[in-house]
Amino acid sequence: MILLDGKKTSEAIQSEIAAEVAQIKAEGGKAPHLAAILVGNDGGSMTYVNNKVLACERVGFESTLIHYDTEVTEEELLAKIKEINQDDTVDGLIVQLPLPKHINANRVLEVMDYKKDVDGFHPVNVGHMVVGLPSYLPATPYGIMELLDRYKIETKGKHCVVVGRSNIVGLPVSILMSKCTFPGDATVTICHRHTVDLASHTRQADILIVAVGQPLMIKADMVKEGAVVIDVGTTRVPDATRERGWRLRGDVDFDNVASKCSYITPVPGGVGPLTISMLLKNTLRAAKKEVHA
Ligand SMILES: Nc1nc2c(c(=O)[nH]1)N[C@@H](CN(C=O)c1ccc(C(=O)N[C@@H](CCC(=O)O)C(=O)O)cc1)CN2
Ligand SMILES: [Mg+2]
Repeated sequence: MILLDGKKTSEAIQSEIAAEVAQIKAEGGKAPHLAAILVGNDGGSMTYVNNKVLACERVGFESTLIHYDTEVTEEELLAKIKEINQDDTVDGLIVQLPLPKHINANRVLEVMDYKKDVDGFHPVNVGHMVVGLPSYLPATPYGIMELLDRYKIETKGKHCVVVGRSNIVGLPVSILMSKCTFPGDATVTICHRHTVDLASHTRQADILIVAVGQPLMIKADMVKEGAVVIDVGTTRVPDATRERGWRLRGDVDFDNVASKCSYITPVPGGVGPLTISMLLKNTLRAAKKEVHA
């Protein structure tokens, strides 16, 4: 069994980005600039956004964090997004998800200038991804593809089973895995809450990607011997033995599943860290106008 080391891979990607930024600056260019909007005080979201800002500093990007109370109105949020759309000093913009219930997330994503949508959630970028036009790929699926690529894991003709159909992970990764790219060219099955006999599907997977947010739901008897297992779940579960009172749990019962796998991602230290590095990569591509002219 080989552990897919997301932390190490993420550090390598960030070093590559930092070197490119240093080169841009040395040639008199300006640093890529990411703006991040956070609404509310959810512990996980605050950690992720703070880590994004710190990662920007590490690779030499500019960053701007805009933090609103949970009560911010949709109008106020949309007005800020429109202001950033017009701000030529900002290359990339993200709105941390999830948003409070009173805000329509689809409206928020649609108002964003798709050329600055470095999360790849705007319908224009999603559409471009589906038909193979230049687009920003959502950071987590992009990170999964990068891991498969860097570990040279064969995907062509393999059966890839994706559990979860969210717009952030399950849906885009299933599209990317089915396309005629490397990694890709897989036969893809998408499973979700209405799938009958989930285990009968997961057991057929050469590559199993799980992104549902249900701690430890994938047990050893649901995984084929020799499978590649990618665990996207990062749920905080109460744990009195930890100083902070919780620990992270993936969707996969790692302790019992790992010995059956050819490759597996740990939680933490698997897909999560790559999410941040691929966001940086998209921001660099935005600054270089590599995706949309
Ligand atoms: N606007 C967005 N919102 C959300 C996205 C996104 O890509 N864009 N993805 C997730 C959350 N997310 C980034 O935003 C994210 C999740 C997990 C990690 C990560 O590094 N996890 C670590 C553990 C970190 C911890 O201790 O909590 C790991 O798995 O090792 C980074 C980013 C939903 N929202
Ligand atoms: Mg909502």
